[in-house]
Amino acid sequence: MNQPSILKIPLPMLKLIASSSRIHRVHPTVLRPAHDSASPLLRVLSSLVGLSWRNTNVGGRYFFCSGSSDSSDRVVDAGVQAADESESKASAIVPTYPRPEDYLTVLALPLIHRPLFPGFYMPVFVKDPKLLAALQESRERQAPYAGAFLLKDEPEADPSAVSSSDTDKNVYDLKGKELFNRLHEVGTLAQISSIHGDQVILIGHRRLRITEMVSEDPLTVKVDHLKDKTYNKDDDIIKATSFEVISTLRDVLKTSSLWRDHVQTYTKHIGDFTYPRLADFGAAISGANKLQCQQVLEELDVYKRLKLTLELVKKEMEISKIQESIAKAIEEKISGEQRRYLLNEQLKAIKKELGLETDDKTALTGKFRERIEPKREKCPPHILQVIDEELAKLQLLEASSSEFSVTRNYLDWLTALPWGEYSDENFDVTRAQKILDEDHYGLTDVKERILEFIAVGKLRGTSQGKIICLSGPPGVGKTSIGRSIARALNRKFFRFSVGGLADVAEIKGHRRTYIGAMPGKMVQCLKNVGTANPLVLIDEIDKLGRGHAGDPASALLELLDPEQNANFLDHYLDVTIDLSKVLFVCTANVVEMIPNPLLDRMEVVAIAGYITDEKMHIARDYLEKTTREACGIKPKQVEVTDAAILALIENYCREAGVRNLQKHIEKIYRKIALQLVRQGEMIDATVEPIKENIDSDEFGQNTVQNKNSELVEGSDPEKEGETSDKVDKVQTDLSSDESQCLEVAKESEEDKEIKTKTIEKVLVDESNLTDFVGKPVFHAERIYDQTPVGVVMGLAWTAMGGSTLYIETTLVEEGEGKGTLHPTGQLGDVMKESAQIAHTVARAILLEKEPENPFFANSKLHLHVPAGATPKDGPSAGCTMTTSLLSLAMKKPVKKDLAMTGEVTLTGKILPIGGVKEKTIAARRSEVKTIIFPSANRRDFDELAPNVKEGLDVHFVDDYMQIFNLALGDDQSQNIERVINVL
Ligand SMILES: Nc1ncnc2c1ncn2[C@@H]1O[C@H](COP(=O)(O)OP(=O)(O)OP(=O)(O)O)[C@@H](O)[C@H]1O
Repeated sequence: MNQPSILKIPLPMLKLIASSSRIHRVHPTVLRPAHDSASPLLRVLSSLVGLSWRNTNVGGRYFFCSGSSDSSDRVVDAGVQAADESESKASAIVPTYPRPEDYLTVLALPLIHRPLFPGFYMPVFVKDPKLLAALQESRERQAPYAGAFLLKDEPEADPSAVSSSDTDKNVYDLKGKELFNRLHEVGTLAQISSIHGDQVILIGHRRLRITEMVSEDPLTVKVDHLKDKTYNKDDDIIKATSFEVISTLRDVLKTSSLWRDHVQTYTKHIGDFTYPRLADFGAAISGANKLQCQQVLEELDVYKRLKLTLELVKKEMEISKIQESIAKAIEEKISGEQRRYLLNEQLKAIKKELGLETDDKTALTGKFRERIEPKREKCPPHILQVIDEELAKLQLLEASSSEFSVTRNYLDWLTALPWGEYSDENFDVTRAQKILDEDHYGLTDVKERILEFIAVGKLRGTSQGKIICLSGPPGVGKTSIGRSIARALNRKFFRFSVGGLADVAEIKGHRRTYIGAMPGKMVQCLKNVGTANPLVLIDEIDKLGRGHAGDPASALLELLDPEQNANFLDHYLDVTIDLSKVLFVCTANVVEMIPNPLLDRMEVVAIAGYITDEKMHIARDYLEKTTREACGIKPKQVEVTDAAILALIENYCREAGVRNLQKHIEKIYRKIALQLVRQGEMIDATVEPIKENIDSDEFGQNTVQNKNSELVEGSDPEKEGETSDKVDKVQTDLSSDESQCLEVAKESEEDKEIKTKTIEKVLVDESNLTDFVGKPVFHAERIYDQTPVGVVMGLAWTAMGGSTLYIETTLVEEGEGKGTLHPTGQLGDVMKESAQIAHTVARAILLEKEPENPFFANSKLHLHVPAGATPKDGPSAGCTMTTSLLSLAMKKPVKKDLAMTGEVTLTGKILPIGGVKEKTIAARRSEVKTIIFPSANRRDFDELAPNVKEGLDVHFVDDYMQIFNLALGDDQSQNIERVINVL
């Protein structure tokens, strides 16, 4: 039909819907010009929303008419639809208003949830068959009206409680008087619009008040038709209140979609849009509870009713604000994530479009395949299988899942390892020897062992199967020789320290299931070096931690043992890897501290420490050279005399290694660098004027001399000497070659040369050594030139190398039967026992030598081992203690420059000791001439390098009496085996 459709949407509501639906403007052609007889309220509303309108009076109602419906305008279209529908159905129900006198007695219809407001429709369920039949009948009688009354709550019921279906059921059972008593007095005359089954659609018309009950079943009541109290339409307060209601409704509509639905539903049936109707409208669509709505219904004063409604809609406003803020907070959270997701997707799409990158998974898989492809031939099949499986798994996993990243990392490690990649091993012994000599001075025995190892490797074709352990005090070059071996063998070098390592996972890796899991050190090493046959230096193996989860020593065993490490299983990789081609070199300070099973598999190469002579060579040929280069100093700029180095070694760096020596040399060179720079700056200042003078005068030499004399005259008297020296130097340089000098002065490139030429050479001598390294920290270990009675020099071994130590015994008190020994000097249990043994042995020998001497029986003795602050232990001072006791007892000092070491038994046998080389070196440092060693250590001594043994008179003994004769005997050259090394 092309007839104008009827919009049953009042203008303010239309505007409200429009604004809440984000349509800011209703198409002007949709609404026709205003009709003259428009109600004043509609006028106001239309001017408020700024729209023209037309009303048409159908049966006393105002309807807005639209022109041809504009499909682009959603709101109006919806309205047209609604109007069309209701028009077709409602033609029968809208025609007239019921006259009050026709309905003084009505059927009472109980409403459970809300009262019915005039002008609104409400579907209700009528469960009472009699009532339903009566309603049906009255509809057929063309008197389709009944009274709809809200049911009161049961007296004891909580009004705020939500009624359950059970309660509803009870309510439906109410009949007659009981029902009558439960009904609110004020209700609504309701038109029965339609009946479908037990569902009855009611349209409210006007307010009623029950006066009395007429019949019980179905309940019929007598009613009064109520009218609103008269009010002044132009009253400002009423107007203002109604505008406030409208604007609040409008605000609520903006935010609450629920309300928009309410409005759309209710506005289909709303009638005259007057102030009382506005109040009813607000209350009807609000979410207020039934009693509040009933209050509005019962209120006949229009202003009061508007106020009540305003309260309800304001409350609704607050609720919708809360609802909005909750929704906003949740939306923000969700939309942030969504936004990121969308942006990521867009980025991916853009990259794909530009051909920059395929999507993540494909790119990753491609990357991993690319990595493994060249290694496929050499890679063990079980690894390839795992890689292929993992790659297939990666494709199936969601990129954002945690398992995806675990798999990705796993594949990253698996594909990055050097499967089957080996560096070509070099078994050229001559080349290896050259490299080892290049990097380290001396260490002949160590180098020899390494060359033997390489030679075996050459014959076997592989150097696997051996673990070398370099042991020795700190700073003797264990780590650096490890590096040299790698260079000599042409293997990659990787070092890791296991000092204090307590976690097995460091070696064997974490299981992949843990967050932040990493493979162990060996796998990291292989990835790092990129070859499967590196040289791995495991530092500080003697300081392995005890382990809180598993035993690190056992894990290391699995790693090092040639029998096991061909199938080393890292927890992270979870596939076996072949470490049999890796060459392991360990370092330790104290071999005894290495766990036995590990030590068992190692080939220990001891580096004992250096004697002064060796240190001199190391300092001169290695340390000085590298330090000088590191400091940027030219050899001609510096001279460090041999005496200075010797003083440095003897007074500052007496320990076994050379690390401290290296530090001191670095210190000296840093100071030299500073001096050179300072002098350079001073010479700059002197060269500039000279240069100017040369430029201006054709007789260069004279001018130089003039200028120089000026310079000397004008200089600071304190620095005069210093400056004149420099000037002399300048003069000599310049006058030696006049023409060259002139040229140099003109060319800026060569200016520098003048300056360097003029810089003095820094001389470091024994006399000025303290200027560079401060006062000596070491004083001579020898505290006695000739040891007094009761004092004997012993030889000790520590992790820092060998050292000499004195054992002193004095008499505290003499008296019959007072023979005791009190040892001090932080001695350990073994050493204390050793002192007791020495006491007994000395007593026995004295009894044999001087049977009359009751010294030990009657003397309270004190035996002390300086330095008291250093803890000492071990049995090797046994013979020294015995000698010290006997020296005191017999009042004879021991031979000059004699030192001894050896464990003594109760019967006077001398047992072997450790650290022969260190002890020999220490003895030489202390200028000892004669050493007594146990016979069992002869082999160790013989193996020492000739330069270590040089100039020493060494005696090997197996019985204490031999020592006695050597140290305290009259004829010290008895038939004792002697070795005199004179080279
Ligand atoms: N024989 C030598 N020739 C040349 N330089 C040496 C020699 N011995 C040691 N050095 C140098 O001494 C320094 C210290 O050596 P390194 O760090 O290898 O000692 P280390 O024995 O491993 O000590 P630590 O037990 O404390 O680890 C290095 O710079 C090394 O080059």
